[in-house]
Order: sequence, then structure tokens, then C-alpha cells
Amino acid sequence: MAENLRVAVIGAGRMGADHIQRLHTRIHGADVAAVVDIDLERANAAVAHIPGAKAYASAAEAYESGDVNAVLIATPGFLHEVALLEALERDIPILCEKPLTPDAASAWKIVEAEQKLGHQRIQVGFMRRFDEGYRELGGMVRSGDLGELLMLHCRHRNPDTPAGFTNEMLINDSVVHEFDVIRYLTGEEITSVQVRLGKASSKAPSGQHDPQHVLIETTSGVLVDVEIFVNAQFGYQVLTEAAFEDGIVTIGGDSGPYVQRAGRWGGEVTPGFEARFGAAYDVEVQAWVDAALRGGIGGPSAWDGYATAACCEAGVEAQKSGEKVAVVLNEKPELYRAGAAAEAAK
Ligand SMILES: NC(=O)C1=CN([C@@H]2O[C@H](COP(=O)(O)OP(=O)(O)OC[C@H]3O[C@@H](n4cnc5c(N)ncnc54)[C@H](O)[C@@H]3O)[C@@H](O)[C@H]2O)C=CC1
Ligand SMILES: O=C1[C@@H](O)[C@H](O)[C@@H](O)[C@H](O)[C@H]1O
Repeated sequence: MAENLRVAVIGAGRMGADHIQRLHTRIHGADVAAVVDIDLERANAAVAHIPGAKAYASAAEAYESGDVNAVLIATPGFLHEVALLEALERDIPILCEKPLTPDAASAWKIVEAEQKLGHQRIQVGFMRRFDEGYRELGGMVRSGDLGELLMLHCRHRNPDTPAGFTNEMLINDSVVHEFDVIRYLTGEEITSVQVRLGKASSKAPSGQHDPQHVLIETTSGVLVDVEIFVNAQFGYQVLTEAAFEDGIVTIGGDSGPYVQRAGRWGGEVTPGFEARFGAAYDVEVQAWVDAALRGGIGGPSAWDGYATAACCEAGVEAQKSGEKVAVVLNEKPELYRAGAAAEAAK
């Protein structure tokens, strides 16, 4: 049997801590060998309950320890480029939280560096591809049972935003998920992005215009509208309604027990992404570990990271201009044409 992956998790913040917990308790075939955080106290706290795991203040120190043979990157998106290049130099399996990087030029640098290796090492953390609802919807699109997919209506709502969440991050950190699921569901590239800024919520921190209405078009003309509303107060909600020629499909709606109690009726809204997508993250990380042990990747690739970064760049430009901005991609390199990653994520 293959040896377990010995994973260094870089970034032990909200998402990193969640991944450390899942790798330690639920994922087979991998151990947390190191936690790296510039805040060493945080890294120390994260390894305190994991026998054998060590804390480091830099990735270089973790790699030099010789204890690590895979990496999960969960630092903020603008730091991914450096961490990715460092890991690619070591030619080890990489699970990089989304976004791959926040803009097309830096993402293309990553694609080029991976191409030099001649094989895929990077899986990008677009977990919605592993969510049951999105998978079922993808199956319906591919089966053609409801005819052609014509439009998607997406609602992406967060209760609030962490300190430092900028206006650009509504696109780069949040709508990037919609860019990915649109490409996943349609199997097409995105050709343009437009952003409309309407009435803003008084609950949005200064510098953010929230909510925003994002209009997206794909190569065959599928139209998508996204309500991105990241200070929506009431809870965390990600909904998608798909209009087909012969039917309408909605995923991500309220689920769970319907409770009547103390003179009231209803259910609970998920408070955050951990609850809404917890099962999807588990499947995603297990798929990465299983594929890495076989020498491959088990989900969205660096090409997907690049293509969505190009959409983000267009989206940020569109936020400023209000115009419809074209998404222009470089030619897809041979390395990403085999479709191994896309197959694995179906
Ligand atoms: N897939 C998903 O649904 C989600 C993905 N994310 C992604 O996860 C990543 C991390 O996001 P959060 O956990 O929310 O951020 P966070 O701010 O809570 O945590 C980031 C951590 O990185 C550490 N850090 C900063 N600079 C560092 C450096 N140079 N070296 C090592 N550590 C460093 C910070 O001290 C902090 O502990 C981002 O890429 C974000 O987009 C976040 C939330 C949900
Ligand atoms: O990736 C995530 C966060 O980084 C982002 O800030 C949120 O808007 C998303 O809902 C969540 O899934």
C-alpha cells in the first residue's frame, strides 16, 4: 500500500483550520505533517492536538524539514503565486484554495511553470464541483433530458465579510466560484462579464459596494446573472436556478428538518460556508489525496484556475467601467487537453 501523503498546510486561518481538522479526522491516506503560518502562535495552536505535526513560520522551513511531501495552500489569494511556485519547484502534489491567483498574468505564470514539469500537480479548491446539488445539475445538463441549458440565475449570499475584504474581492474571492461552476456546468468558456452596481446596503463596510449584479455570457450564449451579496446579515446561502428548454431546476435551496416549535415554524439557514459545503470539502480533499497517491490530480486544474482568473480580471474591470468586458484566454496547452481532471471531477 502507498505511503500516506505528509501534508503541509500553509495558512491556518478560517479555511486552513477547517482543512487541518478534516485531514486529521476524516480523510484517509494523508496526515498533517506541518502547519505553516506567519503567525507562529496560530500554527502552534493548530498542531497542538495532532501528534507528530510541527509548526513553522515559513513554507521553506517546513520543506527543509524533509517531513513533507504534499501541500495544501490556504493563505489569502494574493499570496498563492509565491507559494505555488515554491511548491512546483519541489514537484509535489498541491491543493490550492481558490482563487489560483487573482489575475490572469500571475495565473498564466503558474500554468507555464507546471507545464515545465510535464505533468499536472495543481488541483484548485473549487469545491462546488464536489457538492451533490451541483453534481446532479451537471448530470442533467450532460444527459440532455431537459433539452439545452439556456440560462442560470445564481444567488451568492454571505452574512458579512472579514476585515480587509475589498470591493475587488466580491469578484476575486466570491464570484470566482460562479465563474468556475458556470464553466463546469456548461463545459464552455466564459466570453464576457458585466457588473451593475445598484442600490447599496448600508451594512457594507466602507469601500465595498454591496450587493452587485454580475452578468455573464458563455461561448454558446448561455446567459447567467449572479447576485453577489456579501453582507446579507441573515446567513450563508448559495442558490442556483437553471432554465432548460424543457424544465427548471433549482439547487441549494433550504433543506434539513422543518421544525414547529414555541409557536413558530421553519428551519435553519446555514451560518457559513463550512456548514453549507462541509460535505463537498470532504469529497474534494479525499479526491485530491486519492489522485495524488496515484501521481495525478482529482479535480479542477491550473487551467481552470487560469481561466477563472481571467474572468475575475474582466469582472474587476467591469466593476469600474460598468461596461461589458470580453474575457480573452491564451490557447489551452496540451497538458490540460486530456481532460483527466475534468473527468475526475464529474
Ligand atoms: N473554498 C471556499 O469555500 C473557501 C476558500 N477560502 C480561501 O482560502 C484561503 C484562505 O482564506 P481564509 O482562511 O478565509 O483567510 P484567513 O485570513 O482566515 O487565513 C489566512 C491565514 O494565512 C496566514 N498567512 C498570511 N500570510 C502568510 C504567509 N506569508 N505565510 C504563511 N501564512 C500566512 C494568516 O496568518 C492566516 O492565519 C483564500 O484563498 C480564500 O479565498 C476561504 C473561505 C472559503
Ligand atoms: O470561498 C469563499 C470565501 O472565500 C468567499 O469570501 C465567500 O464569498 C464564499 O462564499 C466562500 O465559499
